[in-house]
Amino acid sequence: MLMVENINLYYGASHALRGVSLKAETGKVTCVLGRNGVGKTSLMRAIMGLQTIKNGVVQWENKDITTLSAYERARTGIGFVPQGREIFARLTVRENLETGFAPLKRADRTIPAEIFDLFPVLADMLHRRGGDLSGGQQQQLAIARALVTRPRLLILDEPTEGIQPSIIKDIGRVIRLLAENKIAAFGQMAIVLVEQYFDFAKELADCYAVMDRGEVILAGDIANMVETDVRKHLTV
Ligand SMILES: Nc1ncnc2c1ncn2[C@@H]1O[C@H](COP(=O)(O)OP(=O)(O)OP(=O)(O)O)[C@@H](O)[C@H]1O
Repeated sequence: MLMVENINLYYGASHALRGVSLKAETGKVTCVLGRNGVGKTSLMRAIMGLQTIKNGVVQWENKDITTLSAYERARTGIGFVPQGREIFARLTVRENLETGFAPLKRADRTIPAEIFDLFPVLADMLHRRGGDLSGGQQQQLAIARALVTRPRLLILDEPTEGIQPSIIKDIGRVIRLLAENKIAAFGQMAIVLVEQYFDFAKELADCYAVMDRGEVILAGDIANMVETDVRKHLTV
């Protein structure tokens, strides 16, 4: 279980996260919703250790990881799919996947074959450069690269942004398969998914948290969610 407790984050004088708490359980998809600029990416980067927080606690599998570097957090089993994908344009698809080896022990440095079952297009394009892939293919590569690290917590920051509907569907299917522990190469995972699109989130998520102006203002199980309340905080 991931437990974020009472995080505050500043960019200079700007208070971007205001006492934010979030829980994400193993075997479940927890969706973080909210408009542009409310702090979703800041929260994900704070969880991953890519952004310094002023105070608060990040706890993962009952350990306080607040002071660990991003690299050390990756070694505790946290995989990150950043907003904008951050694919290395000049490296091949295989080389991009191999960048996921960094936090692994030498013996574990293999690309699980199941990755190509989940994303067959990556097998076809293994020797092509990352920069030659379409946006949707790059997104699949970014997810695959995070999976190479065999995460037990997978954080995805807006994986559907700017992607065509057929690939959005594929990505949704993969997220569900991972959450339900249906892929042999990977164990049970907790998944945190940042989304702006309510319908995609609703279909996939078990739990949700809605952010507005640096705060989590609604959270709970999807089953008990009041859709109109949530939508109020998403429409511009
Ligand atoms: N590096 C930074 N320096 C200064 N301000 C920043 C920085 N990164 C983000 N911000 C500001 O912090 C606030 C939260 O941004 P953040 O990117 O976390 O929001 P978001 O909900 O992820 O938005 P989006 O959906 O556009 O990614 C915004 O007002 C943004 O302008």
